[in-house]
Amino acid sequence: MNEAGAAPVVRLTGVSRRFGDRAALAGIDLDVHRGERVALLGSSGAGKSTLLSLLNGSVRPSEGTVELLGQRPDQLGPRPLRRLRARIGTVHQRLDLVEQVRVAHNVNAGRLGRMSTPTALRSLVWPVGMSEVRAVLEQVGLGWAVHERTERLSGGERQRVAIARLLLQRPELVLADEPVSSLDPARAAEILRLLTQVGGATGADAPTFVVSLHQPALAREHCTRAIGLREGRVAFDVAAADLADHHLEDLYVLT
Ligand SMILES: Nc1ncnc2c1ncn2[C@@H]1O[C@H](COP(=O)(O)OP(=O)(O)OP(=O)(O)O)[C@@H](O)[C@H]1O
Repeated sequence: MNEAGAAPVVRLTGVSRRFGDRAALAGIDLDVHRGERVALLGSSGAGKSTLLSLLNGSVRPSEGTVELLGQRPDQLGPRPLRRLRARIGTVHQRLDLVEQVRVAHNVNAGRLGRMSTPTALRSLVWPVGMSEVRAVLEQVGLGWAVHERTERLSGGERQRVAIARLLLQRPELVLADEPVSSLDPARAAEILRLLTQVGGATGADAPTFVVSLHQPALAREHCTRAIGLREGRVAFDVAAADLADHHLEDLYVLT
């Protein structure tokens, strides 16, 4: 039920998430459809990271239901949950790369979730399908780095390795938590351009993309929809092209 025009890729119904006494999110109803590129905006602590964690199944709601790619993560056993999560790709600010191994191994990790256990274990020693690993590294401008040790790369290059890993994973849902907050404007635009290419397809097969950002201009340029979060609630949900100053003023007022 997840072809184009069918079930949404993401459906949150009456979702709240508390940490102790603190409500990180409250009363969230949200559908995201295939091919949408959604920017999440909001000040620090507004709930963006918590929402992204709900969308990759790593955090469960305190109330309400979360459906991802037509399935409810809270109703899945460990193996089906692993299969579901293999269809969702997440880039965190901290990148989650293993620094001491060669770049090829980090990139290859993108598809371990789709492999049988013996193949996955074999490929930890020597990645299978090196031509695909090379191809995605070429795509992010790192064709030369396939055998480099990851720790020798610069911060920007490491970020591209994380994107190459995602390109190999070919997820249906791509989530990125402030992927460009520490980058200069030109590099930020380039990283967002690469991220929106993950999955490579257009039309019915286009991946769905949700990114938290602090730069409205990037949201307008790279996304189709902009959602503002304020104190754990949706403050606005508009077409990215309609994002206006008054939306942002409401979001970033200090309380
Ligand atoms: N694991 C946790 N334990 C306790 N409190 C948490 C946890 N995760 C988030 N929170 C709290 O939930 C609220 C929302 O945090 P969240 O990280 O989702 O915000 P954010 O919009 O991503 O902020 P930032 O832009 O600073 O990353 C904050 O008050 C935060 O302290």
